Amino acid sequence: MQILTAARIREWDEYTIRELPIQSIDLMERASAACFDWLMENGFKQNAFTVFCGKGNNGGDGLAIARMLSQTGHAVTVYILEFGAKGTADFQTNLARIHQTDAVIKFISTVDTLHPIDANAIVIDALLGTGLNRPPDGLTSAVVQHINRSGNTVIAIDIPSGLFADKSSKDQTAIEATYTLSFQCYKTAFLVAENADRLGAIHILDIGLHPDYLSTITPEYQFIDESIVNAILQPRKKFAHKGNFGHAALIAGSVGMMGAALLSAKACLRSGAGKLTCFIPRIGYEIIQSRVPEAMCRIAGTDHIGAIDSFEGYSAIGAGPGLGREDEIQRMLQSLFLQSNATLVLDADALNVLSGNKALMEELPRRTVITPHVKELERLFGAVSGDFERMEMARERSKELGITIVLKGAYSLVATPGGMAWFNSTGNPGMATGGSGDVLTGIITGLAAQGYIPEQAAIAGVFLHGLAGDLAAAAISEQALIASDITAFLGDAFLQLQESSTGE
Ligand SMILES: NC(=O)C1=CN([C@@H]2O[C@H](COP(=O)(O)OP(=O)(O)OC[C@H]3O[C@@H](n4cnc5c(N)ncnc54)[C@H](OP(=O)(O)O)[C@@H]3O)[C@@H](O)[C@H]2O)[C@@H](O)CC1
Ligand SMILES: Nc1ncnc2c1ncn2[C@@H]1O[C@H](COP(=O)(O)OP(=O)(O)O)[C@@H](O)[C@H]1O
Ligand SMILES: [K+]
Repeated sequence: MQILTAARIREWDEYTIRELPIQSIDLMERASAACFDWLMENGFKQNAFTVFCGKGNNGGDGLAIARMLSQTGHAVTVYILEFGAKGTADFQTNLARIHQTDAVIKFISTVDTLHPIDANAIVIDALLGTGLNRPPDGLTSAVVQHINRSGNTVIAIDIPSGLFADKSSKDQTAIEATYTLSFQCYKTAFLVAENADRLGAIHILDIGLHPDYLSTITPEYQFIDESIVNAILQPRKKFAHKGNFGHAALIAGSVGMMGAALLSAKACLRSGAGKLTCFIPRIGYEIIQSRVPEAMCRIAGTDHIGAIDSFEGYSAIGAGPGLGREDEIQRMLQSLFLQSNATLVLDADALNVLSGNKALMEELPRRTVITPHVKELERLFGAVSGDFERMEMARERSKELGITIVLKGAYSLVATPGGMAWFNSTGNPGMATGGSGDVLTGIITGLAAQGYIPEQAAIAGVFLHGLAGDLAAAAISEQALIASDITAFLGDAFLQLQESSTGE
């Protein structure tokens, strides 16, 4: 599944019209028929409809859908928002066509012409689509609010009217949809928390845009899916031995926070690392030795991690879960950056220590993966005004520092030094529970230890973490899910990936 900007979608539309070839009015008919079919197949066969149309092509879609509904016996009222413009050619064609049906057509030219919406009608929102070029105001904004206040089921065509497809729409009026039926691909606006209340359930409808267009572009954002992860992960060879899968180290835990170390350690081992050494304070020794017998232990410090003599011999080192923020930890991180040539995975307190010492940030080795959640990212790099600016910040800093940044969230974003940004497609709200991030640190460290380069370990890591979380939620519910369940289902996640690659 693609994630494209409004400009790219316009290009794809034009490419299809030119190369397929197809008339633009016929493409609109296809898009509208896909929406009509979805309505008929998803429980709206018996309903009356109120369709709100603008005068762009989104409004043209609305008129064509209204015609199809009217021709199949549905009671249809169409409201056309008058905002001066004459309307696009395809809008005009569809306006002429709908006059041949029984649909009732009304124009909204002032706030006084807004009538209550029939309580039983399904509202189709075709006011504004990806052509939005300014926040809705005046009459447009009043119509949007009128629809939102109605309490009716609202089905947005392509995108809820008033939302920009690829930049922030925070604090502007926009339709709060129950469903969004969008054409062909995801828009970045669908992946940010700030739009969550406006999108409803998203369904992407195939309208047959020309697939060859995709090979002519490098999209700004991509989804991480099974095929991408399968292309990264290598099968184990028959005569492999533990030395082939690297030696991971974890620097984690402090008094009262040994659980974080435990969660990371188990996840690291379950991700396939050949060997694992845990650097832990003395108070955690028995806990790790008895709960993770597969791991070796090195004691550093008493209640929290102190100095570590040598970082030699590890292919990947994860640091941060439950670490604490004492001065010794800052010094330990400094020597880690200077002395180790392993891939580093930094999370939680390792990031908080970095935030408090910007000079240390300059010493970050390029083979580093950092895994901040939104707050940790802002502590590291400064405050932002919203989700889009935050994603841009992750991309910019990744390029600037030459490191991989995993910005954690419902759709975690992996920004890589080459300028690519990947959205994860797995995971669920059941994973919003203490310790999920520690599990992710373990997984990425375990993959990096096996020789996957930082960005591969991060991309495969977030996908496996979310997939294991999805399998756990399916088995025991989102509510009951706790972080250690994610690790417990990692094996099933690997198996599901393998099955998808062999087509079993
Ligand atoms: N993807 C595809 O291949 C296909 C896409 N299709 C459909 O086309 C849609 C895009 O159509 P579109 O480009 O005509 O733009 P659309 O959003 O209808 O109208 C925007 C117009 O309204 C105006 N306007 C802007 N902001 C405003 C505001 N705040 N308040 C008031 N007015 C505002 C602005 O005009 P302006 O006022 O600036 O002159 C602009 O021209 C797309 O979402 C999908 O539904 C399908 O039909 C076929 C296949
Ligand atoms: N609603 C959600 N949908 C999908 N994944 C989620 C959701 N909430 C949290 N997660 C995932 O769970 C992890 C939480 O990490 P973090 O915030 O560091 O938690 P903790 O500090 O408790 O370990 C991240 O990998 C994040 O992507
Ligand atoms: K719309």
